[in-house]
Amino acid sequence: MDRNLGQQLDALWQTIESRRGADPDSSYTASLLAQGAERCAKKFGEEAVEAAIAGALGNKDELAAEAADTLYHLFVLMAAAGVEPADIAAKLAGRTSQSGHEEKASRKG
Ligand SMILES: N=c1c2ncn([C@@H]3O[C@H](COP(=O)(O)OP(=O)(O)OP(=O)(O)O)[C@@H](O)[C@H]3O)c2ncn1[C@@H]1O[C@H](COP(=O)(O)O)[C@@H](O)[C@H]1O
Repeated sequence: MDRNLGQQLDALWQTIESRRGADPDSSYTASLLAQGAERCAKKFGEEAVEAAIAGALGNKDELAAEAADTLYHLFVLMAAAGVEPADIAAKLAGRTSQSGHEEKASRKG
């Protein structure tokens, strides 16, 4: 993992949070947040599908670009829905002691 990616994601989250209540005409983030979580979720879904298609077709450059779009839109959705990066970190931390198969089985109850 590129060490800079964590710092870039942190800065991106701060930027998105700073756009709350900003002018939607000058900030794309503000325009999305003003439209609510449902609109943000739709944009996230679109970008995720575009990333999936790029990955399935083996287009590395396109996948990298769509992954960046997807991460941005995931963060906007999180901001709209009231979920913070720390909430994701807590979920990930809780999974480090078990395999992916075990984690999946534990979700089935
Ligand atoms: N990382 C991003 C980022 N990634 C993607 N996008 C935008 O997400 C949109 C998605 O692409 P689409 O083709 O779906 O766009 P579209 O059809 O114009 O969008 P819709 O009309 O459907 O909403 C594009 O307008 C991209 O510019 C982003 N917009 C902003 N950021 C970051 O957020 C910061 C703040 O941006 P503003 O809020 O605009 O100041 C920027 O400096 C960037 O760091």
